[in-house]
Amino acid sequence: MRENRIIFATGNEGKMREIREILKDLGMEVCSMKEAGICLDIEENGTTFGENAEIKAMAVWKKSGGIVLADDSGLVVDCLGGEPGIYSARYMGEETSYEIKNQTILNRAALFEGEDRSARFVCNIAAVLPDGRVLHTEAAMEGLIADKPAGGEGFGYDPILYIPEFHMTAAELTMDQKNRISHRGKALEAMKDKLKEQLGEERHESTDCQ
Ligand SMILES: O=c1[nH]c(=O)c2ncn([C@@H]3O[C@H](COP(=O)(O)OP(=O)(O)OP(=O)(O)O)[C@@H](O)[C@H]3O)c2[nH]1
Ligand SMILES: [Mg+2]
Repeated sequence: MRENRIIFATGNEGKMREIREILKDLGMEVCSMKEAGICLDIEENGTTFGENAEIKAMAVWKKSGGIVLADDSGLVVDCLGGEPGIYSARYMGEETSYEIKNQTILNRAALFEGEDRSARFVCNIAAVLPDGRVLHTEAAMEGLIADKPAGGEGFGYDPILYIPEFHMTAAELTMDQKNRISHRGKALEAMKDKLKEQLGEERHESTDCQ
């Protein structure tokens, strides 16, 4: 690969911790937009996770060039008509604590039982390549809204998404366990494959020309 740096267009430290771990075997430097000296307040006015991921990646790429990735993600709760969905970060206002956001979701879901409490985290990753091409991957982590918050790992809504396979909430998983099955882990693994394919080909083409 000619480019050896990825800028990740996120201001969310919880995401960034997971992203660094998942991308560490890619053999590229991974830095946040803050570390790259880019300070932008990006309006996420898309109507899907994919549109918002691309808006963020493209806004940073226009300042930096190179390879820029962005993550748009959220919690989709079926019995709440898909809320908070793409508005997960903004649900009840960005300043409201996750303790309050989580308790509100538990209260709103209280009328539902068993499988009717189905929910998932969804993550779309957008990548802008040095030539401006855009790639996307998307994945989900399925679960149920827990009866009560549990666990101190992770961030955000993790304490209220119960993962049946592990008999635990996402906040009770270690980062390694979460990254192996999470929306972000799976979408980033798929993106690593796409990047190797696309950037590997680019290197191949450039050697062919020499
Ligand atoms: O408990 C959680 N575990 C997760 O694994 C997770 N992934 C997403 N989310 C929620 O969804 C919002 C994303 O919104 P979002 O993609 O706009 O990100 P953000 O605004 O926090 O940062 P940025 O990347 O946009 O700068 C986040 O803030 C969280 O509320 C998660 N919650
Ligand atoms: Mg955001």
